[in-house]
Amino acid sequence: MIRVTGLGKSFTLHNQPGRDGQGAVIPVMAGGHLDVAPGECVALVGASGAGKSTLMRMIYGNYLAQAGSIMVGDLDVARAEPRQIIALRREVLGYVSQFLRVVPRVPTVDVVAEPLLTLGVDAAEARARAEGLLARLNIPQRLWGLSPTTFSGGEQQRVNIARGFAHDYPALLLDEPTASLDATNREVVLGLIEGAKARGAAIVGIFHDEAARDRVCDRVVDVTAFTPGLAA
Ligand SMILES: Nc1ncnc2c1ncn2[C@@H]1O[C@H](COP(=O)(O)OP(=O)(O)OP(=O)(O)O)[C@@H](O)[C@H]1O
Repeated sequence: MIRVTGLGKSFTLHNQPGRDGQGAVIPVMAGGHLDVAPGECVALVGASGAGKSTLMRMIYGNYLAQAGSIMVGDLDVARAEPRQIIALRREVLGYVSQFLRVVPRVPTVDVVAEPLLTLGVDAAEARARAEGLLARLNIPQRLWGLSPTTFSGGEQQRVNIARGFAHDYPALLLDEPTASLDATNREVVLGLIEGAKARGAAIVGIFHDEAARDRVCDRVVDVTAFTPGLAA
């Protein structure tokens, strides 16, 4: 479902001079590869700065690749047009980032239902699904009609997770999905991940929570192998 081959990436820092007087060029990835089958969860590991987040952002199409291909379903994200990436994110590839970014004043239940509404799901059905996820993630009902902007860190993370699991995406990227959660909610999130795997989602995640990683991930991929200057 997700197949990355020969991936290369460098950043050019335009405000910091390099050797040739142009921007400094920082190579961060060479020969990156990854294969994730439907129903499989793969954890990205490696030292801080090795490139885990960079690889996730490249798969999501936020960072442009300089070399290689990133197949998600039948789309090569490395060569796709913006409109194809937007369609991919709507239908195929979900992303639960560490932090919730929302338009102010939109009620929580609408934030969670939005990915379904965008797909054309009936409003009542989308709302019911959103409410079910919020309840499962222990967000008190009195908060559903409020914007999540004033919620606690853990509440915002759970709203983010509810939104990320609202649609049954065939592929999912998870960035530290259990980071600021208590034991009860951590368990709920692990259950959601297991459920997504059981219905055939291909998942790539960054988990600093090793017990969570061991429980839900089938394999780990050490991105240090793709880090220029660090690879063995
Ligand atoms: N937008 C950017 N511009 C320049 N350099 C960047 C940018 N994003 C990441 N980098 C560099 O790429 C390298 C990999 O960073 P990345 O955030 O992917 O590491 P990571 O493995 O996710 O680290 P951590 O575990 O600390 O989050 C780092 O050296 C970082 O400085």
